[in-house]
Amino acid sequence: MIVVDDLHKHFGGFHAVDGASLRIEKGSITGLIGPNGAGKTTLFNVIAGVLSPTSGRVTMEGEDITGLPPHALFHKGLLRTFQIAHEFSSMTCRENLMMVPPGQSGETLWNTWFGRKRIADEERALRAKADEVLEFLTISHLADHKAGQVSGGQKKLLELGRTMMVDARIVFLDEVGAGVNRTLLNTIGDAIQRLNRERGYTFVVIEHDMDFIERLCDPVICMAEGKVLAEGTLAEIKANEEVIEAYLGTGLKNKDKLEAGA
Ligand SMILES: Nc1ncnc2c1ncn2[C@@H]1O[C@H](COP(=O)(O)OP(=O)(O)OP(=O)(O)O)[C@@H](O)[C@H]1O
Repeated sequence: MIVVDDLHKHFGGFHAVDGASLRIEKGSITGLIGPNGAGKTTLFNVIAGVLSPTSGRVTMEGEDITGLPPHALFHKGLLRTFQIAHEFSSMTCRENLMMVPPGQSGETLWNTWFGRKRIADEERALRAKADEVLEFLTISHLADHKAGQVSGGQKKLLELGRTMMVDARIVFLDEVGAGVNRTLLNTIGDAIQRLNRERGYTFVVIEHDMDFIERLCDPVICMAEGKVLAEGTLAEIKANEEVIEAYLGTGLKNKDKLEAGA
């Protein structure tokens, strides 16, 4: 579905992504792992249009999407989750979800004056959709809570929920598990699995928690020093000599991550 071909992203003389090539199959939950500084987030940001590549090509179902800005990719159903922006933290969880879909009639002055009924209808539909998303994520009880006041894990669920307000086809998740307790991490994992199975979402997941990767992801792609080192099941990746070397080369802390998945 998505093909990344010989992608480079340089910051001055530093090659954060250094000729990465990979495929993300439609319908998969693909894991992206690698030691700190491997270039995973930079790769994500280039694919998702947040950063423009130095060179290389990204295609989505054969269409060249290299360097397209996030809003153009958004319309194609390719989304990257973002932390809830500071300015939205005083809005409720439900309002945060209702903000997402573009092209609401209420955006134009004409409609504000002459299309009140249409706006009211849209708002009702949006509210119902937001409530459905909150229920799917098992956080209906947080609908009227301010987004800035819910826990870190609940915020991650809300970020995932934002992708459900539009017709997402492929979602990039960067470290959804960071700082999240086990119970909530399981809820996030369940939501990802259900979105994948029941709604056909494709996911690409950057994560250091190997239990999480093992439970959800097949295949797993391992990056190091801006390149793709190996691809396979997590068991295959863990047994790969080059992968072990790469984790060892960046210190014991990383090696422990590969083995224990903390
Ligand atoms: N805007 C930037 N300017 C300069 N260097 C950058 C920039 N963004 C990232 N880098 C560097 O590129 C390298 C890759 O960073 P990146 O965040 O992509 O790695 P990562 O694999 O996601 O790491 P981690 O697992 O620690 O999040 C790092 O050495 C980082 O310091």
